[in-house]
Amino acid sequence: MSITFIASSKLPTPFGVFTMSGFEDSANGKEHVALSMGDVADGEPVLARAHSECLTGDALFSMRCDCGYQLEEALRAVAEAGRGVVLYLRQEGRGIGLLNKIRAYHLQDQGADTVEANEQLGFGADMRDYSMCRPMLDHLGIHAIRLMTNNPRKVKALSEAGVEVVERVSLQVGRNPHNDGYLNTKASKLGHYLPQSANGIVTHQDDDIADSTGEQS
Ligand SMILES: Nc1nc2c(ncn2[C@@H]2O[C@H](COP(=O)(O)OP(=O)(O)OP(=O)(O)O)[C@@H](O)[C@H]2O)c(=O)[nH]1
Ligand SMILES: [Zn+2]
Repeated sequence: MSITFIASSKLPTPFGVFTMSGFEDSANGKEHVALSMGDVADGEPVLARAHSECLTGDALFSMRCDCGYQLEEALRAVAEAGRGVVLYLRQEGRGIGLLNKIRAYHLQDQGADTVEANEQLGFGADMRDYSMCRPMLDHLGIHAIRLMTNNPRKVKALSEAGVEVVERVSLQVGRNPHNDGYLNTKASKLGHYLPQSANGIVTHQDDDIADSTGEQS
């Protein structure tokens, strides 16, 4: 993995003015972005989100997933704290790409769940790679984070990449009738920490790191 910092600029948003830093992965041409705010290089743990691209949720207002809601909440939380970072990672569709995600959605429209659809297309349930995060954070002077996520695999992947995750901060927003089944599948098949739904999904507890959610059982 070869990540190169390219340029930075201001990015005004409804939540506040972020610094946008652009990075290129020369191995595959992917362009990743970090939106940061405040003094993130002071050595204290930084409120952070590693957000995987979801064109449909992040830009097209899709209610099939929770991505857009999570992105908005993460940016708002960073702005309210006055300090933090959102890494926007270009690994659409859990790494299978936009067009394959649309193929997967087509299968889901016919009854498959999100994991089954990936598998029917010949992909793993989650093809993502988080190795770009460490060099992006290093560039910003960030070495310890409070990670906003419900995904235990993401915590593990970042930790294994050498990022110190001192706390997992729950990011449960945007549940609606269109994504209820999707969120239940994430909890039951992918291990996400999400609350019990009407379908009786059992949530999991992560004992390894501090957890700020409180509501998990
Ligand atoms: N293949 C596939 N990808 C999806 C689907 N729904 C959302 N995605 C992608 O999944 C990624 C987001 O992953 P999620 O599983 O929603 O959440 P997460 O990042 O694992 O966990 P959080 O940090 O809690 O958000 C984005 O890249 C989306 O484009 C789907 O049905 N199939
Ligand atoms: Zn999404």
